[in-house]
Amino acid sequence: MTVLKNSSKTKTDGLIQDEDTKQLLARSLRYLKAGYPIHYTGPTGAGKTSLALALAKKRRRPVMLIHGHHELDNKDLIGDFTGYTSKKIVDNYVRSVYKKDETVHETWRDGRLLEAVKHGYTLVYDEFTRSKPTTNNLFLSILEEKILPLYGLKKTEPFVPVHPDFRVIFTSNPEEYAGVFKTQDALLDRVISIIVDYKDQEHEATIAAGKFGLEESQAKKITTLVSTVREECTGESGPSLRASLMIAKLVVEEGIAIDGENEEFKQLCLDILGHQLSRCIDADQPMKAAEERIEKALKQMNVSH
Ligand SMILES: Nc1ncnc2c1ncn2[C@@H]1O[C@H](COP(=O)(O)OP(=O)(O)OP(=O)(O)O)[C@@H](O)[C@H]1O
Repeated sequence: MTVLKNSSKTKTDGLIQDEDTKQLLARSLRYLKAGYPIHYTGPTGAGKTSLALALAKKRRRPVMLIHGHHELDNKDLIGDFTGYTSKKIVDNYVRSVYKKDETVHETWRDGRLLEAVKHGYTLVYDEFTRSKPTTNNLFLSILEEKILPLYGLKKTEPFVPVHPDFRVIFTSNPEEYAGVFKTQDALLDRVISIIVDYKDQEHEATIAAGKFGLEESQAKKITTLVSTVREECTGESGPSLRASLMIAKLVVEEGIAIDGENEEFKQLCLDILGHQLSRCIDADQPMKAAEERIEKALKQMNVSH
């Protein structure tokens, strides 16, 4: 049987903070207060977005979230004319007089960045290196000149001043990840970049235990297994904390015993870890090799516990 903590309620959201995480958040908040943007960078599933959102929440200002992608452009960030509204007044009260007054207005919609800049929100720009560097050039003016330029958008004013309470928190994956653009040095030079890497098995176990109400020793069996599998990877990063959390959630919900000999548990681990491992190992038959390596790790699990 899966062992649950007696007193703990199953948590499904919220950041579980160990001492390092608390200190990282406290430092980051001080840097933000001093006016410096924060940039969390690291492998997928290391917890960057969760940290960024927790940090943003600490500022007690409205939070705006933007996800970077290669099609994001100035219209998404600054805004766009969305169409026309027209007003027509026809006055034929006196039969011999016919008056017509027609006005047409273009309708403008503020983009997310413009809204955040104008009102002093905290902007979380998640995976910003998935947007084209030319799109991100806007941030150079925001961070250096404290203005948001409105070029190319038929607006009468050339720029909007940045509200003094506006702050940005960026997150990104390293440059070797697929779909990531190289960031201009000028932008990196203006932010405080902090590497957020995978945590050790104990910390990952604390998170999995806290989130799903598992006994910490049980959660550690899962995070140790995932980290053993991760070590098999060359090049591409392998299963992350996300995989451990998926396994933890399912064993709790389905009442599956965390045991390397248990067929249900084995199948769950093969399903969750198999494909990801097959993508990051060098083998003629990657899926078969991945399954063999996971089965080996499952056997080791019982030897070491
Ligand atoms: N300290 C934590 N407490 C609770 N859950 C966490 C913690 N850190 C990460 N998680 C969980 O782990 C998963 C991955 O975290 P997150 O999305 O923040 O990673 P990421 O580094 O932004 O990943 P990606 O690069 O793929 O966007 C999420 O389900 C998140 O809720």
